Amino acid sequence: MDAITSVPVPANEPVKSYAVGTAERESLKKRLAELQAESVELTMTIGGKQRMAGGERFNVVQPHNHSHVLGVCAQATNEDVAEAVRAAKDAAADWAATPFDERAAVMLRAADLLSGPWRDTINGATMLGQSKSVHQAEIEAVCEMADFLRFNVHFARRILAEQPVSVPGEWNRMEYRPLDGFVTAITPFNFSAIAANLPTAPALMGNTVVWKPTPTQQFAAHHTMRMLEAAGLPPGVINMVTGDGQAVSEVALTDPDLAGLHFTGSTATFKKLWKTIGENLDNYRSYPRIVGETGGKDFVVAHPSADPAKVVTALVRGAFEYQGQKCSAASRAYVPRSLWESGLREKLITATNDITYGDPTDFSHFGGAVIDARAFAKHKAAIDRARNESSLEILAGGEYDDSVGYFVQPTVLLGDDPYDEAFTTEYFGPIMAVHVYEDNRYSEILDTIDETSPYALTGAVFATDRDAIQQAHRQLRHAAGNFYVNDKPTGSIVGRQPFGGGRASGTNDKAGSMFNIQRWVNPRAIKETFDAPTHHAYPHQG
Ligand SMILES: NC(=O)c1ccc[n+]([C@@H]2O[C@H](COP(=O)([O-])OP(=O)(O)OC[C@H]3O[C@@H](n4cnc5c(N)ncnc54)[C@H](O)[C@@H]3O)[C@@H](O)[C@H]2O)c1
Ligand SMILES: N[C@@H](CCC=O)C(=O)O
Repeated sequence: MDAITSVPVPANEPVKSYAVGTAERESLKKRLAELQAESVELTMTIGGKQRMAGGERFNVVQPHNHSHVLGVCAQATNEDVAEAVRAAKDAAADWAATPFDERAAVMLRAADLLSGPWRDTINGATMLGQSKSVHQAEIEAVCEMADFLRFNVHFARRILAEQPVSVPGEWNRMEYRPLDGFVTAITPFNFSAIAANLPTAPALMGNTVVWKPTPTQQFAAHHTMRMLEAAGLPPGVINMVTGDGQAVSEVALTDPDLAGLHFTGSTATFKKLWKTIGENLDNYRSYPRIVGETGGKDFVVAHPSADPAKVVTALVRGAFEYQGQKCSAASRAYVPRSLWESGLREKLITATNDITYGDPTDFSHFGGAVIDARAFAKHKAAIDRARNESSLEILAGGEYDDSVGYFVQPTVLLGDDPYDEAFTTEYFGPIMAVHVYEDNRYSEILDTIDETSPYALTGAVFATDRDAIQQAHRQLRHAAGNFYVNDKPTGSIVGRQPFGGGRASGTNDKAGSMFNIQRWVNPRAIKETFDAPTHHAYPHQG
Protein backbone atom coordinates (compact mmCIF):
# COMPACT_ATOMS: atom_id res chain seq x y z
CA MET A 1 0.00 0.00 0.00
CA ASP A 2 1.02 3.62 -0.52
CA ALA A 3 4.00 2.71 -2.70
CA ILE A 4 5.29 5.55 -4.88
CA THR A 5 4.62 3.91 -8.20
CA SER A 6 6.01 4.89 -11.57
CA VAL A 7 3.62 5.40 -14.45
CA PRO A 8 4.11 3.87 -17.90
CA VAL A 9 6.56 5.86 -20.04
CA PRO A 10 4.33 7.51 -22.66
CA ALA A 11 5.01 7.24 -26.38
CA ASN A 12 3.11 8.89 -29.22
CA GLU A 13 0.45 6.63 -30.71
CA PRO A 14 1.69 5.48 -34.16
CA VAL A 15 -0.36 6.87 -37.07
CA LYS A 16 -1.89 4.15 -39.26
CA SER A 17 -1.84 4.72 -43.01
CA TYR A 18 -5.20 3.30 -44.18
CA ALA A 19 -3.53 2.68 -47.53
CA VAL A 20 -5.25 0.46 -50.09
CA GLY A 21 -4.99 -3.19 -49.04
CA THR A 22 -4.36 -2.58 -45.33
CA ALA A 23 -6.41 -4.36 -42.67
CA GLU A 24 -7.13 -1.06 -40.89
CA ARG A 25 -8.73 0.34 -44.05
CA GLU A 26 -11.14 -2.59 -44.35
CA SER A 27 -12.00 -2.52 -40.67
CA LEU A 28 -12.70 1.24 -40.67
CA LYS A 29 -14.82 1.06 -43.84
CA LYS A 30 -17.01 -1.56 -42.18
CA ARG A 31 -17.48 0.58 -39.06
CA LEU A 32 -18.21 3.67 -41.18
CA ALA A 33 -21.01 1.78 -42.91
CA GLU A 34 -22.47 0.74 -39.54
CA LEU A 35 -22.28 4.27 -38.12
CA GLN A 36 -23.96 5.66 -41.24
CA ALA A 37 -26.76 3.11 -41.10
CA GLU A 38 -27.92 4.10 -37.62
CA SER A 39 -29.40 7.31 -36.22
CA VAL A 40 -28.70 7.59 -32.52
CA GLU A 41 -30.20 9.59 -29.69
CA LEU A 42 -27.43 11.99 -28.68
CA THR A 43 -28.15 12.10 -24.99
CA MET A 44 -26.68 13.95 -22.06
CA THR A 45 -24.87 11.85 -19.44
CA ILE A 46 -25.50 13.04 -15.90
CA GLY A 47 -24.43 11.05 -12.86
CA GLY A 48 -23.76 8.12 -15.18
CA LYS A 49 -27.31 8.16 -16.57
CA GLN A 50 -28.14 8.94 -20.18
CA ARG A 51 -31.19 10.98 -21.11
CA MET A 52 -32.22 13.48 -23.76
CA ALA A 53 -31.96 17.13 -22.79
CA GLY A 54 -35.23 18.90 -22.14
CA GLY A 55 -34.96 21.72 -24.68
CA GLU A 56 -35.56 22.01 -28.40
CA ARG A 57 -34.50 19.02 -30.49
CA PHE A 58 -32.19 19.31 -33.50
CA ASN A 59 -30.53 16.99 -35.99
CA VAL A 60 -26.80 16.35 -36.10
CA VAL A 61 -25.91 15.83 -39.76
CA GLN A 62 -22.97 14.97 -41.99
CA PRO A 63 -21.49 18.31 -43.18
CA HIS A 64 -20.63 16.78 -46.58
CA ASN A 65 -24.17 15.42 -46.99
CA HIS A 66 -26.43 17.55 -44.86
CA SER A 67 -29.54 15.52 -45.55
CA HIS A 68 -27.97 12.55 -43.75
CA VAL A 69 -28.92 12.65 -40.07
CA LEU A 70 -26.42 10.95 -37.75
CA GLY A 71 -28.39 11.55 -34.60
CA VAL A 72 -30.97 13.62 -32.81
CA CYS A 73 -29.84 15.92 -30.03
CA ALA A 74 -31.49 18.55 -27.82
CA GLN A 75 -30.67 21.81 -26.07
CA ALA A 76 -29.88 21.42 -22.39
CA THR A 77 -32.15 23.59 -20.28
CA ASN A 78 -31.14 25.48 -17.14
CA GLU A 79 -32.66 22.62 -15.10
CA ASP A 80 -30.59 20.06 -17.03
CA VAL A 81 -27.38 21.96 -16.35
CA ALA A 82 -28.31 22.42 -12.68
CA GLU A 83 -28.69 18.65 -12.45
CA ALA A 84 -25.26 18.14 -14.06
CA VAL A 85 -23.69 20.59 -11.59
CA ARG A 86 -25.33 18.74 -8.68
CA ALA A 87 -24.05 15.41 -10.01
CA ALA A 88 -20.52 16.83 -10.29
CA LYS A 89 -20.69 18.11 -6.71
CA ASP A 90 -22.13 14.82 -5.41
CA ALA A 91 -19.32 12.81 -7.01
CA ALA A 92 -16.55 15.19 -5.93
CA ALA A 93 -15.62 13.80 -2.49
CA ASP A 94 -15.33 10.16 -3.61
CA TRP A 95 -13.38 11.03 -6.73
CA ALA A 96 -11.00 13.31 -4.82
CA ALA A 97 -10.43 10.47 -2.36
CA THR A 98 -9.73 7.99 -5.15
CA PRO A 99 -5.95 7.37 -5.25
CA PHE A 100 -4.13 9.01 -8.16
CA ASP A 101 -3.07 5.64 -9.54
CA GLU A 102 -6.70 4.54 -9.79
CA ARG A 103 -7.69 7.73 -11.60
CA ALA A 104 -4.69 7.39 -13.89
CA ALA A 105 -5.60 3.77 -14.65
CA VAL A 106 -8.99 4.88 -16.02
CA MET A 107 -7.27 7.31 -18.42
CA LEU A 108 -4.61 4.82 -19.47
CA ARG A 109 -7.24 2.19 -20.08
CA ALA A 110 -9.25 4.66 -22.17
CA ALA A 111 -6.14 5.31 -24.28
CA ASP A 112 -5.66 1.59 -24.87
CA LEU A 113 -9.33 1.10 -25.75
CA LEU A 114 -8.97 3.98 -28.20
CA SER A 115 -5.88 2.62 -29.89
CA GLY A 116 -7.53 -0.82 -29.98
CA PRO A 117 -11.23 -1.73 -30.11
CA TRP A 118 -12.61 1.84 -30.13
CA ARG A 119 -10.30 3.16 -32.85
CA ASP A 120 -12.73 2.68 -35.73
CA THR A 121 -15.67 4.10 -33.80
CA ILE A 122 -13.97 7.33 -32.74
CA ASN A 123 -12.27 7.75 -36.12
CA GLY A 124 -15.47 6.96 -38.02
CA ALA A 125 -17.64 9.25 -35.88
CA THR A 126 -15.17 12.10 -36.41
CA MET A 127 -15.00 11.53 -40.17
CA LEU A 128 -18.78 11.49 -40.52
CA GLY A 129 -19.73 14.12 -37.96
CA GLN A 130 -16.93 16.62 -38.59
CA SER A 131 -16.16 15.78 -42.24
CA LYS A 132 -12.54 14.78 -41.79
CA SER A 133 -10.44 12.75 -44.18
CA VAL A 134 -9.25 9.50 -42.67
CA HIS A 135 -5.74 10.88 -42.14
CA GLN A 136 -7.01 14.03 -40.42
CA ALA A 137 -9.27 11.95 -38.16
CA GLU A 138 -6.56 9.41 -37.36
CA ILE A 139 -3.92 11.97 -36.37
CA GLU A 140 -6.12 13.66 -33.83
CA ALA A 141 -9.27 11.73 -32.90
CA VAL A 142 -7.17 8.62 -32.26
CA CYS A 143 -3.49 9.51 -31.96
CA GLU A 144 -3.69 12.91 -30.28
CA MET A 145 -6.53 11.84 -27.99
CA ALA A 146 -4.58 8.74 -26.89
CA ASP A 147 -1.47 10.90 -26.45
CA PHE A 148 -3.33 13.38 -24.23
CA LEU A 149 -4.64 10.55 -22.06
CA ARG A 150 -1.23 8.89 -21.69
CA PHE A 151 1.06 11.92 -21.48
CA ASN A 152 -1.20 13.73 -18.99
CA VAL A 153 -0.67 10.85 -16.56
CA HIS A 154 3.07 11.22 -16.99
CA PHE A 155 2.91 15.04 -16.53
CA ALA A 156 0.74 14.63 -13.46
CA ARG A 157 3.25 12.23 -11.92
CA ARG A 158 6.00 14.81 -12.40
CA ILE A 159 3.87 17.41 -10.63
CA LEU A 160 3.13 15.06 -7.72
CA ALA A 161 6.86 14.38 -7.39
CA GLU A 162 7.61 18.12 -7.07
CA GLN A 163 8.21 18.51 -3.32
CA PRO A 164 9.72 21.25 -1.15
CA VAL A 165 12.96 21.02 0.83
CA SER A 166 12.92 19.82 4.44
CA VAL A 167 15.56 20.63 7.09
CA PRO A 168 16.40 18.86 10.35
CA GLY A 169 13.48 19.12 12.76
CA GLU A 170 10.83 19.79 10.14
CA TRP A 171 9.23 17.92 7.27
CA ASN A 172 7.69 19.91 4.41
CA ARG A 173 5.31 18.33 2.00
CA MET A 174 3.15 19.49 -0.88
CA GLU A 175 -0.24 17.92 -1.28
CA TYR A 176 -1.86 18.31 -4.71
CA ARG A 177 -5.56 18.63 -4.02
CA PRO A 178 -8.17 19.02 -6.74
CA LEU A 179 -9.68 22.49 -7.07
CA ASP A 180 -12.23 23.47 -4.44
CA GLY A 181 -15.36 23.00 -6.56
CA PHE A 182 -16.15 21.65 -10.01
CA VAL A 183 -14.70 22.41 -13.45
CA THR A 184 -16.69 23.35 -16.56
CA ALA A 185 -15.21 22.19 -19.88
CA ILE A 186 -16.59 23.80 -23.06
CA THR A 187 -15.19 22.34 -26.26
CA PRO A 188 -14.96 23.19 -30.00
CA PHE A 189 -16.02 21.30 -33.10
CA ASN A 190 -12.76 20.86 -34.88
CA PHE A 191 -10.76 18.39 -32.78
CA SER A 192 -12.26 15.32 -31.06
CA ALA A 193 -8.97 15.09 -29.15
CA ILE A 194 -9.42 18.56 -27.67
CA ALA A 195 -13.04 17.76 -26.83
CA ALA A 196 -11.83 14.73 -24.84
CA ASN A 197 -8.81 16.43 -23.27
CA LEU A 198 -10.66 19.38 -21.77
CA PRO A 199 -12.81 17.31 -19.38
CA THR A 200 -10.34 14.44 -18.80
CA ALA A 201 -7.30 16.56 -17.82
CA PRO A 202 -9.07 18.13 -14.79
CA ALA A 203 -10.72 14.76 -14.00
CA LEU A 204 -7.31 13.06 -13.86
CA MET A 205 -6.29 15.54 -11.15
CA GLY A 206 -9.30 14.61 -9.02
CA ASN A 207 -11.81 17.23 -10.20
CA THR A 208 -15.35 16.49 -11.27
CA VAL A 209 -16.52 18.13 -14.46
CA VAL A 210 -19.51 19.45 -16.38
CA TRP A 211 -18.61 18.97 -20.06
CA LYS A 212 -20.40 20.70 -22.91
CA PRO A 213 -19.30 19.63 -26.36
CA THR A 214 -20.48 21.65 -29.34
CA PRO A 215 -23.50 20.36 -31.30
CA THR A 216 -21.46 19.79 -34.47
CA GLN A 217 -19.01 17.53 -32.59
CA GLN A 218 -21.71 15.80 -30.55
CA PHE A 219 -21.63 12.56 -32.56
CA ALA A 220 -17.98 11.86 -31.74
CA ALA A 221 -18.39 13.28 -28.22
CA HIS A 222 -21.23 10.81 -27.59
CA HIS A 223 -19.01 7.87 -28.53
CA THR A 224 -16.08 9.32 -26.55
CA MET A 225 -18.25 9.40 -23.44
CA ARG A 226 -19.19 5.75 -23.98
CA MET A 227 -15.51 4.87 -24.36
CA LEU A 228 -14.62 6.63 -21.09
CA GLU A 229 -17.39 4.69 -19.33
CA ALA A 230 -16.04 1.45 -20.82
CA ALA A 231 -12.65 2.42 -19.36
CA GLY A 232 -14.20 2.58 -15.88
CA LEU A 233 -14.90 6.29 -15.40
CA PRO A 234 -17.23 6.40 -12.36
CA PRO A 235 -20.67 8.04 -12.66
CA GLY A 236 -20.71 11.78 -11.99
CA VAL A 237 -17.02 12.42 -12.63
CA ILE A 238 -17.67 13.83 -16.12
CA ASN A 239 -21.22 14.99 -16.73
CA MET A 240 -21.96 15.74 -20.36
CA VAL A 241 -24.66 18.24 -21.32
CA THR A 242 -25.68 18.99 -24.90
CA GLY A 243 -26.61 22.05 -26.93
CA ASP A 244 -25.40 25.56 -27.63
CA GLY A 245 -24.19 26.39 -24.12
CA GLN A 246 -26.44 29.26 -23.16
CA ALA A 247 -27.73 27.31 -20.15
CA VAL A 248 -24.16 26.40 -19.18
CA SER A 249 -23.25 30.09 -19.10
CA GLU A 250 -26.30 30.91 -17.03
CA VAL A 251 -26.09 28.04 -14.56
CA ALA A 252 -22.68 26.36 -14.39
CA LEU A 253 -20.57 29.49 -14.89
CA THR A 254 -22.45 31.41 -12.21
CA ASP A 255 -22.49 28.63 -9.60
CA PRO A 256 -20.67 29.52 -6.35
CA ASP A 257 -18.68 26.28 -6.59
CA LEU A 258 -17.31 26.92 -10.07
CA ALA A 259 -13.59 26.31 -9.63
CA GLY A 260 -12.38 26.36 -13.21
CA LEU A 261 -13.24 26.86 -16.87
CA HIS A 262 -11.38 24.76 -19.44
CA PHE A 263 -12.28 26.22 -22.80
CA THR A 264 -11.23 25.94 -26.41
CA GLY A 265 -13.07 27.82 -29.14
CA SER A 266 -13.29 31.25 -30.67
CA THR A 267 -11.84 34.39 -29.10
CA ALA A 268 -15.27 36.06 -29.09
CA THR A 269 -16.88 33.23 -27.12
CA PHE A 270 -13.98 33.07 -24.66
CA LYS A 271 -14.20 36.79 -23.94
CA LYS A 272 -17.93 36.44 -23.35
CA LEU A 273 -17.44 33.56 -20.91
CA TRP A 274 -14.62 35.37 -19.09
CA LYS A 275 -16.88 38.44 -18.73
CA THR A 276 -19.65 36.24 -17.28
CA ILE A 277 -17.18 34.92 -14.71
CA GLY A 278 -15.89 38.44 -14.02
CA GLU A 279 -19.40 39.70 -13.41
CA ASN A 280 -19.94 36.91 -10.87
CA LEU A 281 -16.67 37.23 -8.97
CA ASP A 282 -18.40 38.13 -5.72
CA ASN A 283 -20.51 34.97 -5.89
CA TYR A 284 -17.72 32.38 -5.99
CA ARG A 285 -16.08 30.62 -3.07
CA SER A 286 -12.73 30.80 -4.85
CA TYR A 287 -11.26 32.48 -7.92
CA PRO A 288 -12.14 30.18 -10.84
CA ARG A 289 -9.12 29.11 -12.87
CA ILE A 290 -9.62 30.20 -16.46
CA VAL A 291 -7.81 28.32 -19.21
CA GLY A 292 -8.78 29.16 -22.77
CA GLU A 293 -7.15 28.40 -26.10
CA THR A 294 -8.75 30.43 -28.86
CA GLY A 295 -8.45 31.75 -32.41
CA GLY A 296 -5.53 32.40 -34.72
CA LYS A 297 -4.47 34.14 -37.92
CA ASP A 298 -1.41 32.03 -38.48
CA PHE A 299 1.39 33.11 -40.77
CA VAL A 300 4.04 31.64 -43.01
CA VAL A 301 6.89 33.92 -44.03
CA ALA A 302 9.36 32.85 -46.68
CA HIS A 303 12.81 34.45 -46.88
CA PRO A 304 14.48 34.79 -50.32
CA SER A 305 16.81 31.94 -49.29
CA ALA A 306 13.87 29.50 -48.76
CA ASP A 307 13.36 26.32 -50.77
CA PRO A 308 10.24 27.14 -52.86
CA ALA A 309 9.02 23.52 -53.12
CA LYS A 310 9.01 23.25 -49.33
CA VAL A 311 7.20 26.56 -48.99
CA VAL A 312 4.45 25.49 -51.42
CA THR A 313 3.87 22.15 -49.69
CA ALA A 314 3.75 23.80 -46.26
CA LEU A 315 1.29 26.41 -47.52
CA VAL A 316 -1.03 23.94 -49.17
CA ARG A 317 -1.02 21.44 -46.30
CA GLY A 318 -1.01 24.16 -43.66
CA ALA A 319 -3.89 26.08 -45.22
CA PHE A 320 -6.13 23.39 -46.66
CA GLU A 321 -5.88 20.32 -44.43
CA TYR A 322 -9.20 19.86 -42.66
CA GLN A 323 -10.56 22.62 -44.90
CA GLY A 324 -8.54 25.26 -43.03
CA GLN A 325 -10.55 24.61 -39.85
CA LYS A 326 -7.56 24.35 -37.54
CA CYS A 327 -6.76 27.16 -35.17
CA SER A 328 -3.19 26.66 -36.43
CA ALA A 329 -4.05 26.84 -40.15
CA ALA A 330 -1.79 28.93 -42.40
CA SER A 331 -4.14 31.73 -43.38
CA ARG A 332 -1.67 34.48 -44.33
CA ALA A 333 1.57 34.06 -46.25
CA TYR A 334 4.36 36.50 -47.07
CA VAL A 335 6.53 35.60 -50.04
CA PRO A 336 9.50 37.55 -51.51
CA ARG A 337 9.09 38.78 -55.05
CA SER A 338 12.14 36.83 -56.27
CA LEU A 339 10.60 33.48 -55.29
CA TRP A 340 7.09 34.48 -56.33
CA GLU A 341 8.17 35.44 -59.84
CA SER A 342 10.48 32.50 -60.36
CA GLY A 343 7.79 29.83 -60.25
CA LEU A 344 6.36 29.73 -56.72
CA ARG A 345 3.16 31.44 -57.88
CA GLU A 346 2.42 28.80 -60.53
CA LYS A 347 3.38 25.92 -58.23
CA LEU A 348 1.03 27.21 -55.53
CA ILE A 349 -1.86 27.55 -57.99
CA THR A 350 -1.25 24.06 -59.43
CA ALA A 351 -0.98 22.41 -56.00
CA THR A 352 -4.12 24.20 -54.75
CA ASN A 353 -6.11 23.22 -57.82
CA ASP A 354 -4.97 19.63 -57.33
CA ILE A 355 -6.82 19.35 -54.01
CA THR A 356 -10.24 17.70 -53.95
CA TYR A 357 -12.79 17.98 -51.20
CA GLY A 358 -15.62 15.45 -51.06
CA ASP A 359 -17.31 12.76 -48.99
CA PRO A 360 -14.58 11.50 -46.60
CA THR A 361 -15.83 7.91 -46.88
CA ASP A 362 -14.31 8.12 -50.37
CA PHE A 363 -10.70 7.93 -49.21
CA SER A 364 -9.36 9.49 -52.42
CA HIS A 365 -10.25 13.02 -51.27
CA PHE A 366 -7.81 15.36 -49.53
CA GLY A 367 -10.58 16.83 -47.36
CA GLY A 368 -14.32 17.18 -46.78
CA ALA A 369 -16.86 19.94 -46.26
CA VAL A 370 -16.81 22.87 -43.86
CA ILE A 371 -18.64 22.24 -40.63
CA ASP A 372 -22.07 23.84 -41.08
CA ALA A 373 -24.27 26.41 -42.82
CA ARG A 374 -22.94 29.25 -40.65
CA ALA A 375 -19.33 28.50 -41.56
CA PHE A 376 -20.29 28.12 -45.23
CA ALA A 377 -22.02 31.53 -45.22
CA LYS A 378 -18.97 33.14 -43.58
CA HIS A 379 -16.55 31.71 -46.15
CA LYS A 380 -18.86 32.56 -49.03
CA ALA A 381 -19.06 36.16 -47.80
CA ALA A 382 -15.25 36.36 -47.51
CA ILE A 383 -14.80 35.07 -51.06
CA ASP A 384 -17.51 37.37 -52.46
CA ARG A 385 -15.88 40.31 -50.71
CA ALA A 386 -12.48 39.38 -52.15
CA ARG A 387 -14.00 39.24 -55.62
CA ASN A 388 -15.13 42.85 -55.24
CA GLU A 389 -12.13 44.25 -53.38
CA SER A 390 -9.65 46.04 -55.64
CA SER A 391 -6.59 45.14 -53.54
CA LEU A 392 -7.40 41.39 -53.73
CA GLU A 393 -7.26 38.90 -56.58
CA ILE A 394 -8.56 35.32 -56.41
CA LEU A 395 -5.61 33.26 -57.63
CA ALA A 396 -7.09 29.80 -57.13
CA GLY A 397 -10.43 28.38 -56.03
CA GLY A 398 -13.18 30.85 -55.18
CA GLU A 399 -16.09 28.46 -55.81
CA TYR A 400 -18.57 27.13 -53.25
CA ASP A 401 -21.62 24.88 -53.31
CA ASP A 402 -23.92 23.87 -50.47
CA SER A 403 -26.47 21.89 -52.46
CA VAL A 404 -25.39 18.51 -51.02
CA GLY A 405 -22.77 19.43 -48.43
CA TYR A 406 -21.09 22.61 -47.26
CA PHE A 407 -18.27 22.66 -49.81
CA VAL A 408 -15.88 25.57 -50.23
CA GLN A 409 -13.01 25.20 -52.68
CA PRO A 410 -9.46 25.74 -51.43
CA THR A 411 -8.95 29.41 -52.19
CA VAL A 412 -5.81 31.52 -52.53
CA LEU A 413 -6.17 35.30 -52.42
CA LEU A 414 -3.37 37.60 -53.55
CA GLY A 415 -3.38 40.87 -51.64
CA ASP A 416 -1.47 44.15 -52.13
CA ASP A 417 -2.53 45.55 -48.78
CA PRO A 418 -1.10 43.50 -45.88
CA TYR A 419 -3.51 45.24 -43.51
CA ASP A 420 -6.61 44.16 -45.44
CA GLU A 421 -9.16 42.04 -43.54
CA ALA A 422 -7.94 38.95 -45.43
CA PHE A 423 -4.67 39.22 -43.44
CA THR A 424 -6.21 40.05 -40.07
CA THR A 425 -9.50 38.18 -39.65
CA GLU A 426 -9.81 34.51 -38.76
CA TYR A 427 -12.10 33.01 -41.44
CA PHE A 428 -11.53 29.47 -40.13
CA GLY A 429 -12.00 27.98 -43.58
CA PRO A 430 -9.99 27.04 -46.68
CA ILE A 431 -9.00 30.60 -47.56
CA MET A 432 -5.40 31.81 -47.50
CA ALA A 433 -4.19 35.32 -48.31
CA VAL A 434 -0.74 35.82 -49.87
CA HIS A 435 1.21 39.07 -49.85
CA VAL A 436 4.29 39.50 -52.04
CA TYR A 437 7.01 41.69 -50.49
CA GLU A 438 10.15 43.19 -52.01
CA ASP A 439 13.23 41.09 -51.16
CA ASN A 440 15.03 43.97 -49.46
CA ARG A 441 12.10 44.56 -47.05
CA TYR A 442 12.37 41.34 -45.01
CA SER A 443 12.76 43.18 -41.71
CA GLU A 444 9.77 45.42 -42.45
CA ILE A 445 7.57 42.48 -43.38
CA LEU A 446 8.44 40.77 -40.09
CA ASP A 447 7.25 43.88 -38.25
CA THR A 448 4.09 43.95 -40.36
CA ILE A 449 3.40 40.29 -39.49
CA ASP A 450 3.89 41.04 -35.81
CA GLU A 451 1.48 43.98 -35.72
CA THR A 452 -1.14 42.96 -38.32
CA SER A 453 -3.32 40.57 -36.38
CA PRO A 454 -4.50 40.50 -32.76
CA TYR A 455 -3.66 36.79 -32.54
CA ALA A 456 -0.42 35.04 -31.64
CA LEU A 457 -1.00 31.31 -32.07
CA THR A 458 1.21 29.70 -34.71
CA GLY A 459 3.62 30.88 -37.36
CA ALA A 460 6.42 29.60 -39.55
CA VAL A 461 9.54 30.93 -41.20
CA PHE A 462 11.12 29.29 -44.24
CA ALA A 463 14.78 30.15 -44.88
CA THR A 464 18.13 28.50 -45.35
CA ASP A 465 20.00 31.63 -44.24
CA ARG A 466 20.66 31.28 -40.46
CA ASP A 467 20.69 35.03 -39.91
CA ALA A 468 17.24 35.31 -41.46
CA ILE A 469 15.98 32.58 -39.13
CA GLN A 470 17.51 34.35 -36.11
CA GLN A 471 15.96 37.62 -37.19
CA ALA A 472 12.51 36.01 -37.45
CA HIS A 473 12.96 34.47 -33.99
CA ARG A 474 13.74 37.91 -32.58
CA GLN A 475 11.21 40.07 -34.39
CA LEU A 476 8.35 37.55 -34.11
CA ARG A 477 9.06 36.55 -30.50
CA HIS A 478 5.55 37.38 -29.28
CA ALA A 479 3.73 36.74 -32.58
CA ALA A 480 3.26 32.99 -32.03
CA GLY A 481 3.10 30.53 -29.13
CA ASN A 482 4.09 27.74 -31.54
CA PHE A 483 6.82 28.83 -33.95
CA TYR A 484 8.05 26.58 -36.75
CA VAL A 485 11.29 26.79 -38.70
CA ASN A 486 11.06 25.24 -42.16
CA ASP A 487 7.83 23.42 -41.34
CA LYS A 488 4.11 24.07 -41.69
CA PRO A 489 2.44 25.81 -38.72
CA THR A 490 -0.04 22.95 -38.03
CA GLY A 491 0.18 19.44 -36.64
CA SER A 492 1.62 19.84 -33.14
CA ILE A 493 2.15 16.57 -31.31
CA VAL A 494 1.57 16.00 -27.60
CA GLY A 495 4.83 15.82 -25.66
CA ARG A 496 6.76 17.27 -28.60
CA GLN A 497 5.24 20.66 -29.40
CA PRO A 498 3.16 21.77 -26.37
CA PHE A 499 0.38 23.82 -27.92
CA GLY A 500 -1.09 27.28 -27.31
CA GLY A 501 -0.70 30.95 -28.05
CA GLY A 502 -0.78 34.36 -26.45
CA ARG A 503 -2.37 37.74 -27.20
CA ALA A 504 -5.96 37.13 -28.44
CA SER A 505 -5.17 33.43 -29.00
CA GLY A 506 -5.57 32.40 -25.40
CA THR A 507 -4.04 31.95 -21.99
CA ASN A 508 -1.21 29.83 -23.44
CA ASP A 509 -1.40 27.13 -20.80
CA LYS A 510 -0.03 24.67 -23.36
CA ALA A 511 -2.35 21.74 -23.94
CA GLY A 512 -0.36 18.53 -23.85
CA SER A 513 2.09 19.70 -21.20
CA MET A 514 2.66 19.90 -17.46
CA PHE A 515 1.71 23.59 -17.55
CA ASN A 516 -1.88 22.74 -18.37
CA ILE A 517 -2.13 19.95 -15.82
CA GLN A 518 -0.85 22.13 -13.01
CA ARG A 519 -3.82 24.50 -13.52
CA TRP A 520 -6.13 21.75 -12.24
CA VAL A 521 -4.54 21.29 -8.83
CA ASN A 522 -4.83 23.31 -5.67
CA PRO A 523 -1.57 22.66 -3.82
CA ARG A 524 -1.47 22.57 -0.02
CA ALA A 525 1.91 23.05 1.67
CA ILE A 526 2.17 21.08 4.90
CA LYS A 527 4.91 21.80 7.46
CA GLU A 528 5.30 19.41 10.37
CA THR A 529 7.65 20.40 13.21
CA PHE A 530 8.95 17.42 15.17
CA ASP A 531 9.91 19.15 18.42
CA ALA A 532 8.21 22.54 18.65
CA PRO A 533 9.69 25.32 20.91
CA THR A 534 8.17 25.71 24.33
CA HIS A 535 9.02 29.38 25.08
CA HIS A 536 8.20 32.47 22.97
CA ALA A 537 11.42 34.50 23.65
CA TYR A 538 14.23 34.74 21.04
CA PRO A 539 18.01 34.47 21.91
CA HIS A 540 18.73 38.15 21.03
CA GLN A 541 16.57 39.16 23.98
CA GLY A 542 19.43 38.11 26.30
N1 LIG B 1 -6.10 27.63 -29.73
C1 LIG B 1 -6.53 26.38 -29.80
O1 LIG B 1 -5.92 25.45 -29.27
C2 LIG B 1 -7.77 26.08 -30.57
C3 LIG B 1 -8.07 24.75 -30.91
C4 LIG B 1 -9.24 24.49 -31.60
C5 LIG B 1 -10.08 25.51 -31.99
N2 LIG B 1 -9.75 26.78 -31.67
C6 LIG B 1 -10.60 27.89 -32.09
O2 LIG B 1 -11.97 27.50 -31.97
C7 LIG B 1 -12.77 28.17 -32.93
C8 LIG B 1 -13.60 27.17 -33.68
O3 LIG B 1 -14.36 26.40 -32.82
P1 LIG B 1 -15.91 26.66 -32.59
O4 LIG B 1 -16.51 27.15 -33.84
O5 LIG B 1 -16.46 25.41 -31.99
O6 LIG B 1 -15.85 27.85 -31.52
P2 LIG B 1 -17.06 28.57 -30.76
O7 LIG B 1 -16.47 29.68 -29.96
O8 LIG B 1 -18.16 28.88 -31.67
O9 LIG B 1 -17.61 27.43 -29.76
C9 LIG B 1 -16.79 26.85 -28.80
C10 LIG B 1 -17.67 26.27 -27.71
O10 LIG B 1 -18.29 27.33 -26.99
C11 LIG B 1 -19.68 27.08 -26.91
N3 LIG B 1 -20.38 28.35 -26.71
C12 LIG B 1 -20.60 29.32 -27.62
N4 LIG B 1 -21.26 30.34 -27.04
C13 LIG B 1 -21.45 29.99 -25.74
C14 LIG B 1 -22.07 30.61 -24.62
N5 LIG B 1 -22.64 31.81 -24.70
N6 LIG B 1 -22.06 29.96 -23.44
C15 LIG B 1 -21.48 28.75 -23.31
N7 LIG B 1 -20.90 28.10 -24.34
C16 LIG B 1 -20.88 28.72 -25.53
C17 LIG B 1 -19.98 26.35 -28.19
O11 LIG B 1 -21.23 25.70 -28.16
C18 LIG B 1 -18.81 25.41 -28.23
O12 LIG B 1 -19.01 24.31 -27.39
C19 LIG B 1 -11.78 28.89 -33.83
O13 LIG B 1 -11.73 30.25 -33.48
C20 LIG B 1 -10.44 28.20 -33.53
O14 LIG B 1 -9.31 29.00 -33.79
C21 LIG B 1 -8.63 27.08 -30.96
N1 LIG C 1 -2.89 21.46 -32.24
C1 LIG C 1 -3.38 21.53 -33.58
C2 LIG C 1 -4.38 22.61 -33.76
C3 LIG C 1 -5.57 22.60 -32.86
C4 LIG C 1 -6.52 23.67 -33.24
O1 LIG C 1 -7.41 23.57 -33.98
C5 LIG C 1 -2.25 21.81 -34.55
O2 LIG C 1 -1.13 22.05 -34.13
O3 LIG C 1 -2.51 21.81 -35.74
